[in-house]
Amino acid sequence: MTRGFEIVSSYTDKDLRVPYRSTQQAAGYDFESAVDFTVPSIWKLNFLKVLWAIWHQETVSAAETDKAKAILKPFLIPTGIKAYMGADEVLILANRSSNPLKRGLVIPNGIGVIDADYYNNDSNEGEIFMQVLNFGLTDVLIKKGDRIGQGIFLNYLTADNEAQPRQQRKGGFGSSGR
Ligand SMILES: O=c1ccn([C@H]2C[C@H](O)[C@@H](COP(=O)(O)OP(=O)(O)OP(=O)(O)O)O2)c(=O)[nH]1
Ligand SMILES: [Mg+2]
Repeated sequence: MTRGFEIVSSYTDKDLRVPYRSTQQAAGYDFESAVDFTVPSIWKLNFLKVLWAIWHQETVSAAETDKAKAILKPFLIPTGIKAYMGADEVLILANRSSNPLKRGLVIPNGIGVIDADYYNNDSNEGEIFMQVLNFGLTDVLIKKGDRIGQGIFLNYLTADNEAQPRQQRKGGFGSSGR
């Protein structure tokens, strides 16, 4: 067992495809969405109203601001996939270059870093999610099975005399603290 992908247990009967390379020299393993998913466009009326108010230095209600913030928040597309790899390896989750062009979808964190110790963690079994924001004018419907991103396995290096990491990974998305 060197490195590879597995289906997260809650998805075993969902007929998912494990990530695959589409051409002979493709570096990235294409990830599919595990579910039908709508990524709302950020250009919603309440978001625009808040922008307008900020621009005109008008006061905005906290409720209105919260609604706008919810739309600007990245969305997590479930993949139903976990990845195992060597202790000195990492899986980089990158966008497909066609996503911004065709769907207005960007990965706000630039790339996703999937750590080797994320695999089988206690909180979500290591399920990989793709973080997206939709800058397009209209909502984007992702269908189960649509290719949404690509994962690239790499080796990483460590620094001399580093302090030994003390924490065990318990989850993702901020689980290690601030
Ligand atoms: O696009 C992503 C990015 C990360 N992760 C998962 C795998 C990764 O191992 C974990 C933590 O990611 P990262 O270290 O980049 O985020 P953090 O904000 O530092 O969270 P943590 O405190 O859990 O390390 O979240 C994903 O599923 N998709
Ligand atoms: Mg981290």
